[in-house]
Amino acid sequence: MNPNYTDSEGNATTNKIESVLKRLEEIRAEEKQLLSVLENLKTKEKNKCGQYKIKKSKVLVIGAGGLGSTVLLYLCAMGVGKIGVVDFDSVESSNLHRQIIHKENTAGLPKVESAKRAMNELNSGCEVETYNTHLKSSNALEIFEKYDIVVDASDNLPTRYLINDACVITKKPLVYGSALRLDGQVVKYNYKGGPCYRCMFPKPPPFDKKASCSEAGVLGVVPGLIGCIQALEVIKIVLSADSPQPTSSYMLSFSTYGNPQFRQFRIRNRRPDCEVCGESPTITSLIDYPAFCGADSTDMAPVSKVLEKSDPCRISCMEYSKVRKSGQPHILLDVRDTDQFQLCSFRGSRHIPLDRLVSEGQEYANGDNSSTGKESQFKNLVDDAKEKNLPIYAICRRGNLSQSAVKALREFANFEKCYQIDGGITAWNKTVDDGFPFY
Ligand SMILES: Nc1ncnc2c1ncn2[C@@H]1O[C@H](COP(=O)(O)OP(=O)(O)OP(=O)(O)O)[C@@H](O)[C@H]1O
Ligand SMILES: [Zn+2]
Repeated sequence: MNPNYTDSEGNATTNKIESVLKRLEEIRAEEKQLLSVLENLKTKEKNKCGQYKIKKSKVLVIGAGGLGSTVLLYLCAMGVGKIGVVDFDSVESSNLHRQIIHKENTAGLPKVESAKRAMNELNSGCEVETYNTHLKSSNALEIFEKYDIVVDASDNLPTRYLINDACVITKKPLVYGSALRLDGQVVKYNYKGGPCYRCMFPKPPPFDKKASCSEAGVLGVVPGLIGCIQALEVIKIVLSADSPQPTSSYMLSFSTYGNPQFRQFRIRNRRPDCEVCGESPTITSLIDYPAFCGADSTDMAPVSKVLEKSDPCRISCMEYSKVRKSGQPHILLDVRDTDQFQLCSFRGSRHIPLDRLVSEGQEYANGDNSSTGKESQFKNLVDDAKEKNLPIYAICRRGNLSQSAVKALREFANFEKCYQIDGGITAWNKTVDDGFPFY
């Protein structure tokens, strides 16, 4: 620039040009700053947008059975960015009435693979990571670390305590669900200062065969409903990540024949002396959960201990079908609960729910028939069988309760001509008559 140029009034132009150029540079810097502020604002807005939060979320679902099927389908359909699925089991066609993520053509596949196929077809934008394995103390923490929220869609106590403790240790909220027979529940545990599962149930109840899904059964649509609510709670957690701590925690309970069908109960606050989430926890790493619960982590666990496998009274469905075909007179004793018996039963079978059989059996053994005031069905059964010299064949859903029925007949009435049909109506459906209604 030539400093000798002047404008019409004789002022030096060089200085003017330089100052204009300087201002231009300042304006450019300001513009850059403003653009970056704008960009930040846009990102903040985007982060506030629900769908974006859902897309960024990572959810782990334990169990791809009845509850897991609906949870997985809805979370995937709603656009959760990453979903982990843990299950060690394979698809059986008898699962399909309630495990709706699986199909006839995926029977035999690992459940996690079958679930992944369905999820990929539904929303290819959702990343699905599968764990075809038993969730155990040795692998849980490593898996949990990769996710923001954990869903318990399992079906047994050791797994439920394991999931709870792993959530407390890794600081993940837990959306718990359970469905049995005609009822179900959903609770958020370890969420924003609320209680954990152990705060509610510090010690596991004694194993109850009747309270296991495989024995008690579940009406297909119930886990569907409960799974939907679990998915909803997951989405609520994702969307309200920045909201303040809730003042109380609740359990949502569903009962098919309830009035009302849905109820909400306030549950206790975090227990200061809770062994895992309390003020001085004694459980700071994962423990041996099957030992803690006295059951292994399948919901069939300690069953075969009622009668030895080699006990001659245990017969297969095929053997019992020969008895039926031969026309041999006998009594078929169905010991399932009444609601299950009403769903389907063998024509001519005699129904005494196991609870009643055992309590009346005890009275029979004690020579006391007065406490209930009712006619003793146990006594009638034994009298009929003895009088007409008829063997008794006991049946239930999976072959668990019927073992206890045989034990009761032996112990309380010294009745030895009784048999237990292994695998119950589930095995009957699979091995003898697939037209027999199954639930
Ligand atoms: N510790 C565990 N690790 C991995 N998967 C588990 C664990 N515990 C339970 N599950 C899975 O959780 C699911 C529970 O679902 P659900 O009870 O509907 O299925 P199910 O066991 O096939 O049913 P049923 O007992 O009537 O045959 C099952 O698929 C089971 O394999
Ligand atoms: Zn606790």
